[in-house]
Amino acid sequence: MELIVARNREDLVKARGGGEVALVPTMGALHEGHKALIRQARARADHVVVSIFVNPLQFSPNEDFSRYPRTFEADLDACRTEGVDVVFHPAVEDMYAPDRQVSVSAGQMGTIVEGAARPGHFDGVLTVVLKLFNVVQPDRAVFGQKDAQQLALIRRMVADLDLPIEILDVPTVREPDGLALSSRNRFLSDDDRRVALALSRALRAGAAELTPSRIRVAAREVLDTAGPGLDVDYLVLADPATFAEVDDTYEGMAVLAVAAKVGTTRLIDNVSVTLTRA
Ligand SMILES: Nc1ncnc2c1ncn2[C@@H]1O[C@H](COP(=O)(O)OP(=O)(O)OP(=O)(O)O)[C@@H](O)[C@H]1O
Ligand SMILES: CC(C)(CO)[C@@H](O)C(=O)[O-]
Ligand code: BAL
Repeated sequence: MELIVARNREDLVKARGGGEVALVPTMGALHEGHKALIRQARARADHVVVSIFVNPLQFSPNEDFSRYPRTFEADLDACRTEGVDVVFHPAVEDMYAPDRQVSVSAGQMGTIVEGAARPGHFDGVLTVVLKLFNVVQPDRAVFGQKDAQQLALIRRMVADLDLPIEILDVPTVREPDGLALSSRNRFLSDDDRRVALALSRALRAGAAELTPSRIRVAAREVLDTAGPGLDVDYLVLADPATFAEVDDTYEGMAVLAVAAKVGTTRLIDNVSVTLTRA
């Protein structure tokens, strides 16, 4: 089947096809992480729709919206190779009417951790994801664990707004040396890239410990000794469903999440840890 490119909602509705549909929302500049999401989508549905849309609503004015990588032709090749059925690639004006008023609020959970560093970011993410859900009407949608708070908020939105969509998640795909794949990695110089490895190293050091306080100390030590060039935004050990910081009595799965600026590029990463009380 030939890949169909739909540039507005009318084209998308025509192209969507019957059977079960899985949606993979992306901002393009596709890499192996995105391909892992697409493969999961293909395994779980008859038709796969990949959206490629750099969403202005989730960037604040001082962020990197204009320099965000846009590699549409290469993205189409990747989608063809991966057997995607439809690429939805709307223009900003097709997604957002100039007089629009209504949007989704991510609530208190959207204001902590990554949301504290990027005010309004998660409102913008949930608004575009809900719109994509409404246009595509998928049975399932696939997201990466790399954006762990985003994933938790999307699950929250699906529950709170009774959306009839199953959310699937995929583990973070990494370079052999541990760096999580990200579209923004292309902005790292060789020196930046070496410094950036401190993120995954810190998470591994933390995950090797057993208690919340030791996990935080071990991870922080790696970040503190990474040298100049690493500007840590946050390191948190949080409940993966709420992103509230866990205390020493917490048991079960937690997420150790980090965000840092390396040179001019801001990166995030996380790992899961299981906490049991001694
Ligand atoms: N390394 C990865 N492994 C698995 N999934 C990933 C990875 N990187 C991104 N994703 C997922 O791909 C989807 C689209 O993400 P996005 O297009 O923002 O890519 P990205 O590489 O995270 O870009 P950036 O972090 O630079 O914005 C999200 O669900 C995200 O969690
Ligand atoms: C989910 C998403 C495509 C919404 O713009 C974006 O936040 C992303 O790429 O993770
Ligand atoms: N993957 C999250 C998209 C963003 O950084 O805006």
